[in-house]
Amino acid sequence: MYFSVTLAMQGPRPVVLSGPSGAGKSTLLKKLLKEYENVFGFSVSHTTRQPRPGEVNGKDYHFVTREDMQKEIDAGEFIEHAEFSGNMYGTSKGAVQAVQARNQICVLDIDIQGVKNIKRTDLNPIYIFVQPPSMDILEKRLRDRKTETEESLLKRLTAARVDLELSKSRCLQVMCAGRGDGKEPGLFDLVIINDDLEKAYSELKEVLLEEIKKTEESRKS
Ligand SMILES: Nc1ncnc2c1ncn2[C@@H]1O[C@H](COP(=O)(O)OP(=O)(O)OP(=O)(O)O)[C@@H](O)[C@H]1O
Ligand SMILES: Nc1nc2c(ncn2[C@@H]2O[C@H](COP(=O)(O)O)[C@@H](O)[C@H]2O)c(=O)[nH]1
Repeated sequence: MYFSVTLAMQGPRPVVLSGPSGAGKSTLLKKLLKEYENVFGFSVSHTTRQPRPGEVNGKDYHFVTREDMQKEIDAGEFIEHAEFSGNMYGTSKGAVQAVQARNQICVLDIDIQGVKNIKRTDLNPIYIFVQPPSMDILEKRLRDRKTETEESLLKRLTAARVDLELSKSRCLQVMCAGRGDGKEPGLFDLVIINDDLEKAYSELKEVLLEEIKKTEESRKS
């Protein structure tokens, strides 16, 4: 099934960042939003999880109850939603429209289920998978972040193993698509291995350079 969310062709092409929890999506995104303050805009998701210290409602997430979120989903207000590690997460139409109204490149930080659901819409973003160098390093980064209980950490690591398995096969599809051998296009346009942060950030900027230039040019005219 294909859902038209009527968000296509309104301003620059959006960007989807996905990858296991702890891979470094928010870290890369924060660098991007800092360097290109007016060029990129973050799609503020809804979630039923509790805010972490320092997280701001309406900026990092819209923190909502399961009941309220379900009502909005039933009312057709969401482009995609998913259950992750015992909580609901979702991208509302309003979140994307708010960024597009500012003529900014809309960046979505979503899990793999979200990616699959976005693929069924007309949003047409650039899909980027952020991969940790290894499971051991991912676990260390998640533990050092000190945001998870032992239970939620284990759930996130289990989900990460599944994501990495999926991405392996889909990375191959990216390469096949690149060779133009007629195979189905891959799930992601780019896979970034976030080992050295500066190197990973350079790779991210490189793939987005064309959209950045276009957006900056359109500002001047
Ligand atoms: N290249 C890197 N080298 C070392 N540490 C890193 C690197 N990238 C990110 N980190 C650290 O790893 C932790 C996880 O990163 P981050 O919170 O950005 O991950 P995430 O993918 O956004 O996770 P989630 O999906 O749970 O929001 C953070 O403490 C961050 O500072
Ligand atoms: N499908 C969606 N996934 C989302 C959305 N917003 C965030 N996420 C993903 O959830 C996990 C956990 O995030 P955390 O902030 O609790 O660490 C992470 O993989 C995010 O990418 C969303 O709107 N839809």
